[in-house]
Amino acid sequence: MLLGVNIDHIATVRNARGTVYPSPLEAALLAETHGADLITLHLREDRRHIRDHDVFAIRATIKTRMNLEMALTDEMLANALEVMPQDVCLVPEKRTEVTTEGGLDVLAQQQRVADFTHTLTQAGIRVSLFIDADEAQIQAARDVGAPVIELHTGAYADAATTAEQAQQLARIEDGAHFGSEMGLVVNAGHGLTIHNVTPIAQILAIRELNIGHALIAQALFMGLPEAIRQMKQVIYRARSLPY
Ligand SMILES: CC(=O)[C@@H](O)[C@H](O)COP(=O)(O)O
Ligand SMILES: NCC(=O)COP(=O)(O)O
Repeated sequence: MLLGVNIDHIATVRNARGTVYPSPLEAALLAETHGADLITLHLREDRRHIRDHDVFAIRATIKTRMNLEMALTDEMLANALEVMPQDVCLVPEKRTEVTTEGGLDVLAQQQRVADFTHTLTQAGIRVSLFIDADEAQIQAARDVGAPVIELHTGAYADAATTAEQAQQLARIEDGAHFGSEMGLVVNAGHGLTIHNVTPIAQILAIRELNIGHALIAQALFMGLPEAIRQMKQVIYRARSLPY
């Protein structure tokens, strides 16, 4: 199972004072030196954390793979075609949201998603769609030509009761198997922590987890290398692999 480290919130700390530190580029390099299989970052329309210069600098420097998260806008499409990340993950964005609230509604905008997917794919960028674990959305993702889906694990992570968390876990597991059987690469992410990641990591149909906020929070106390080491150890142990 691969771990994508999302470094958005390194930039949150930096932007709090308008300094150049902490550097998202430095964090990305440290992360991949210490076990990140890829670097994920979300260039939001409001640039509340990651800024355009971060994206270009990190794309030019990292040795692993960039997974650029972006909204379905012409501005972000043009940006992606200039940056040329290995992967683009299309995510929904609402200006007022604290964080990504739900998955991309592919069904409601199938032609637009198909057009974005075609343009990015033609340019050589692999497209992932950040969607809820809903069979209709997974089917729509396949229909628009996306080779990858990332299942939104936010409802699982935020579940108020054990029963609800079990229900959300079952939904993600079913969605992962449905997508995988359809030939899609299935990833997952959002709200995952060292305390809730194990059941998600145990879903063998899931290839990659993208984890950011909780991992960066851990890094504040133990450093980024140790936070990544701990997260990877939990993920590997979930699959009974040595780490
Ligand atoms: C798409 C997703 O779940 C996250 O990767 C996204 O980056 C969340 O946005 P914030 O990092 O701004 O919370
Ligand atoms: N796509 C999920 C991601 O990149 C990180 O989400 P989070 O761990 O910051 O909630």
